[in-house]
Amino acid sequence: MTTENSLLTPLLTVDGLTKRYGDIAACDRISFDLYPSQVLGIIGESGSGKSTLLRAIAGQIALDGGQLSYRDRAGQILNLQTLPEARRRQLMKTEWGFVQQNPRDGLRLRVTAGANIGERLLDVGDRHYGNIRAEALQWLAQVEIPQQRMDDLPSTFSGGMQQRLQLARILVTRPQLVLMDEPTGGLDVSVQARLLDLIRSLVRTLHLSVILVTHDIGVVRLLAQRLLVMQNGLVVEAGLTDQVLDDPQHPYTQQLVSATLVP
Ligand SMILES: Nc1ncnc2c1ncn2[C@@H]1O[C@H](COP(=O)(O)OP(=O)(O)OP(=O)(O)O)[C@@H](O)[C@H]1O
Repeated sequence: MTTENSLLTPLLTVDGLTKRYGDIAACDRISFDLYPSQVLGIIGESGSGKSTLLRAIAGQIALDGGQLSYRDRAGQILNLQTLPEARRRQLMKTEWGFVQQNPRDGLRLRVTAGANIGERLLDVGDRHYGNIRAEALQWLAQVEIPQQRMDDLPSTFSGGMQQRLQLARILVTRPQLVLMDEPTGGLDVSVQARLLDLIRSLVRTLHLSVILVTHDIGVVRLLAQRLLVMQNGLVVEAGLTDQVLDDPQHPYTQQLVSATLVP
């Protein structure tokens, strides 16, 4: 497959994804394509189904309906439902990354910052200690963590630093697809702004494809080219971020947008 063709083929196709909890449809027939180097924002208020969607894509919960297909680095289209568990786990460690809202869920707190980054390189087969250490140091710098903190435990880091370390741990393997669940949630506003700038610059430099879940319109405006608006498990509006936010068509989107307008 040529590079040009691969840019025109979706990296991920979500088709009719449905997940129920009893009578509640947490995700109801959700469909979209994600293209290479695209950032797709998913917005909606608490309980609208955003995290369920992300977790279902990541294979953390079983679907009640729908199909998920992913184009791997070799250009092969994989049906994620029928993919053997071991292959899916390997994808998660190499071609995919999941940025957790709470960095403590995405880091290993009992090993050093350097080891948190180096571990993912071991997963992709790098066995050269010198290379791994050099790469970890370079990644610390890239996420603006002082290199002298390399041998410190992440538990001694601030929340913002922990989140930046989580990004380095994930991005060191150059994943194709990064799932982010409220990556700036729980941080001070000034720390959030700095982290958002960093995420934006990494997404652009590394040409990442990202699915970004948030309830913060400011975050999607800054990062996402396309947007899905969810309410009660349904996608109620979808399109280019600026179009959706500047001219919302669905009453729920209108309400979300007007709630964030400064009086
Ligand atoms: N494990 C579960 N068991 C039962 N119901 C669940 C479970 N997980 C989610 N739900 C329900 O599914 C719906 C969607 O929840 P979900 O966490 O995906 O929403 P969300 O948009 O991510 O909300 P938040 O922004 O608060 O994280 C809610 O009604 C929730 O109560």
